[in-house]
Amino acid sequence: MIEVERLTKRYGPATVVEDVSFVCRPGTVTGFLGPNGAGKSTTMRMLCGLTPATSGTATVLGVPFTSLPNPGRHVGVLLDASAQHAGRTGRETLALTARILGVPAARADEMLDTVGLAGKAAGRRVGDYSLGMRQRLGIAQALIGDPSVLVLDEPANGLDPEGIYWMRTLLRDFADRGGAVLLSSHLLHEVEAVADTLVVIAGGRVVASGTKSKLLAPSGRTFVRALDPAALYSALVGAGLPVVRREPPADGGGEAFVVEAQGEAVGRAAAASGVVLLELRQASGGGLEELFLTLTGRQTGPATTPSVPQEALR
Ligand SMILES: Nc1ncnc2c1ncn2[C@@H]1O[C@H](COP(=O)(O)OP(=O)(O)OP(=O)(O)O)[C@@H](O)[C@H]1O
Repeated sequence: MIEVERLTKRYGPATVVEDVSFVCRPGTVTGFLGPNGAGKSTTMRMLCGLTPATSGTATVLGVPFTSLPNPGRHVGVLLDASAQHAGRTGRETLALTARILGVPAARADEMLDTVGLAGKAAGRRVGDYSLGMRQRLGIAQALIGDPSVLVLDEPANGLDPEGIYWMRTLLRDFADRGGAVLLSSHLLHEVEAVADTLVVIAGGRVVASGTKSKLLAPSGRTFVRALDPAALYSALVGAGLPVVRREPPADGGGEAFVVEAQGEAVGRAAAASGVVLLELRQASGGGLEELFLTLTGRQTGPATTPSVPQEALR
């Protein structure tokens, strides 16, 4: 269990994490999402006692991380895969971690096997590893002490699609066996497949949080594209169906519309006007997808906060 309560970090006049609260429960994967510079790493560093908080508290298994006896036996942490000693081999790195944590040396080979670094890769120097291999080694290091909590900062960076799929399966299994996972990413779709709960941070503040099913619930809107966009638009307006967004032409087709109505009503309005439809489907995502587009597409820095009604997303 991870409990973060009103955590705040200031560097001089800049507040980079402000009043952040969330809980990560056993048996769940919590996706900690936000664009670059949102404050994810700073929050995780405060959680692990590496950066002192200006105010607020963070506990793991009921106590501050730094109060845990032999923390690596309780919490597996991967904050920076590039921070490993470049001159040691993968096997040496894990053997050393096993000794420090007081777990059997055999755990090192077991973990190398688990993360797909057994054989030749285990004998190579970490300095010669790709980023993806270093992430795998970092995950092995996090798991070697058989912890019940995992704190992983952007572990999918550098992993290929097969590696991302492998990691998701590993984290899901870990949570299904009762573990708590806090997983950060700047990509919604990267954590969407594995997380049960999402905490979205931007400009240092939590802008949305809750279960994935609630946050990503279908919007009740319909995406529609026709051979003749102008005729479709007239048909929709004529039927009193609100067009909430226009989508630019794609794949040689015309402009499309997102309509605040169910597909059947949209289809009927088009049919009544003799409009030929090319596409008719539920509009993707709900508020979170929109929020993420705002955060990642139309914002450049951490200082701005999205103009999305936050309470609507909680
Ligand atoms: N030691 C520091 N001194 C001053 N500012 C800092 C320090 N560390 C981080 N920051 C600032 O805090 C903000 C949040 O950074 P942080 O690394 O926590 O974001 P992030 O969400 O992890 O981003 P990314 O996805 O790029 O890793 C950034 O604007 C960053 O420049």
